[in-house]
Amino acid sequence: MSPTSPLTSTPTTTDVLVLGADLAGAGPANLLIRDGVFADPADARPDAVRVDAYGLVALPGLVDLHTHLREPGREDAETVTTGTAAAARGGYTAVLAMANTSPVTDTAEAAEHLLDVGRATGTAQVVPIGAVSKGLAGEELAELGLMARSPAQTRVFSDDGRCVADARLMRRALEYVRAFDGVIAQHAQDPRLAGPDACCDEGPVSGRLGLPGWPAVAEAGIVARDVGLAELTRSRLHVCHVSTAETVDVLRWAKARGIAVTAEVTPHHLLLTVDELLGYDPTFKVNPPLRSAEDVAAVREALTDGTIDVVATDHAPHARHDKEHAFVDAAPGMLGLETALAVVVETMVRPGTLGWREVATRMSSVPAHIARLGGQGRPLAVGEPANLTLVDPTRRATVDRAASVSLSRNNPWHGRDLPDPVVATWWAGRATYGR
Ligand SMILES: NC(=O)N[C@@H](CC(=O)O)C(=O)O
Ligand SMILES: [Zn+2]
Ligand SMILES: [Zn+2]
Repeated sequence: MSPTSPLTSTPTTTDVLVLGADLAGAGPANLLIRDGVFADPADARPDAVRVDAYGLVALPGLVDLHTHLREPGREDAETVTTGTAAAARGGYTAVLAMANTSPVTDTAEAAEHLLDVGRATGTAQVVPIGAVSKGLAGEELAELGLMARSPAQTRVFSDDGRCVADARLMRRALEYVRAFDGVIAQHAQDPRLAGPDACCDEGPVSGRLGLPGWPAVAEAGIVARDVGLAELTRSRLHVCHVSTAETVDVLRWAKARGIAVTAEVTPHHLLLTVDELLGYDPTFKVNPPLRSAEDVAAVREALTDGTIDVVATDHAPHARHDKEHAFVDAAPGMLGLETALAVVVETMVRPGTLGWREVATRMSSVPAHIARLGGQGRPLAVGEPANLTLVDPTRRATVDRAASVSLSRNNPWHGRDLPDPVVATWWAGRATYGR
């Protein structure tokens, strides 16, 4: 950053004038950050801190629909402080925090508590996701209405980590959240077809490695059922971490029918395949598992044509002692916040499949809209909250897991040459990351 690093030298009351950045593919312009919002650059005071952004791209602050923060309960793996630092490092200004903490976010008090911790210690907006069922047990609905009416204003509900397997409970959850325009985010995994041991895409590799198989139909079957329930209830369904070509086919059919379904893909499912498992390294154990090259091609195509709406990280930090086991016994999940944009640039932008405007929609405005989150994912325009990510489209680096600001080290990109796009992040006008 030149001439001055805004992170180290700028009190929030000072004007920051960002010069010459390409506004999400719309061409170069100046941006003025004042009092937390964008103001007219022509009004910049002479003492404004000037940031030379010629050659850089300006994106609206990224919004992650799917983050695991591990606070409360597993602060040895991640905290709100470290998880939101990773978010800011990755260009994010908001994260939706999954409910599978300890205790589970299944009450209004728990959601409000997390909201308060986020406000006190976060360097990005922390938006609590509410559990669908009490204790994620899949039996009784959690306090959906109370969470929605609480200061957390919960709109996204998920038992992520577990599937809402009971069709009747899923139907009731969809019916319930319709009243306040909520959405049920489903972790699609039929537990009768892919149980707790399932850890490898079911196919030639699972047979060769002797690992319990996780068949594609265990995902696509639940999604087929759930889009039917969304149609029946005229309510909103969101499908977490789509990993298979079969699921893409179901989503395409459901969208053509006008069903209110949205879907996400993770960076790892956009780039990595089941072949990563050949070394039995538990870093590559994740749920749903890494799939075939054909599945990777299908989810990329679906993200391009809008069948998959957004990229979400499923940032899932795990302490070393939960990962350092035989593959079948290790905890599933991998880090994602710091490297998500890098992987999207590598897989979608560099090949020319997505432009910066589409990156802004798929990683900022659409996720904010799915979560009904005001003040995030907004255009880079005068009067809007100054949520901004500056991106260098050409820079590359070798990922080093030791350099992460996350508390955990389960980084599947360690040692890999990838784009290193994020230069600086501002959340509501406050510099939250800069290099
Ligand atoms: N993705 C994972 O492998 N793990 C997630 C849970 C989940 O997203 O299902 C976690 O909480 O660790
Ligand atoms: Zn999940
Ligand atoms: Zn998850």
